[in-house]
Amino acid sequence: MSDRIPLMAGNWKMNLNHLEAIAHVQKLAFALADKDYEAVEVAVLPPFIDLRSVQTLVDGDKLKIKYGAQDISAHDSGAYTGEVSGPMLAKLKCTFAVVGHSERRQYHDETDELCNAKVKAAFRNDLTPILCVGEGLDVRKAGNQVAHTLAQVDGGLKDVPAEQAETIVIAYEPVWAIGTGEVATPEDAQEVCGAIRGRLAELYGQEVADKVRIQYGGSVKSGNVAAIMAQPDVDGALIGGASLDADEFVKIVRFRDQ
Ligand SMILES: O=C[C@H](O)COP(=O)(O)O
Repeated sequence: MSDRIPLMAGNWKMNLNHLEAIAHVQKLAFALADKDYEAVEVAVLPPFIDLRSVQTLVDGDKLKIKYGAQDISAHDSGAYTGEVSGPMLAKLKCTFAVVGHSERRQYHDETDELCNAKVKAAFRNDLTPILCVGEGLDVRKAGNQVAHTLAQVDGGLKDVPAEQAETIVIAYEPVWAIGTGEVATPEDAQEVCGAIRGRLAELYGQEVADKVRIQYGGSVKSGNVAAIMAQPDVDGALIGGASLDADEFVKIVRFRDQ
């Protein structure tokens, strides 16, 4: 039996300004109870400009909800216009930094090499990276989803030592299931999440592999979350669209009741 605590993280993507962010986190805080936080780690991943507002609310009201950024610069400071650094995120008491979301890989040409540098930047600044991996539709149709995804895991973790690797979160997000309503079957999710854990065991040993939380992401909703979470190698979800609806997100956090 795994003692990995599930992580339910709401990736708001480019939605909710800083005022809407406050209202949304207040709704979540009102709805979530201590018993929710005992069973599940709950996090929101707002746009950068919302983070200060979220931090102020979480600190001021001593909320148990965690938060993090949707991206992180590979650099800690300097002339990198438009970037936000690990030290800046750490100063805002972020817990997480998403690395290599498929939308960054697709629209911003982020390579495994850059993702690896961002993973290291997160660790360097005591942030937990959520490394996103997953295949597109063409790769899935060719049956190469496992090999493709494991190559991204290898790339993201290159030269990352075991003591850091055991704390990473890996989010398996089949690109064809993101925002499409096309959810992977629980068996599809388990096939790749299980393979990811197998690769972690090859790279770092079973003890480290057993500590890593592997999330599924792609059209997760209250209606499908329980079946996905029933898979032995799925330890949470990275939720996009459904996380913007506070009631729906709370139902997902309470996946055991669905
Ligand atoms: O980061 C979240 C994923 O991209 C999933 O998004 P979605 O739940 O809207 O399909």
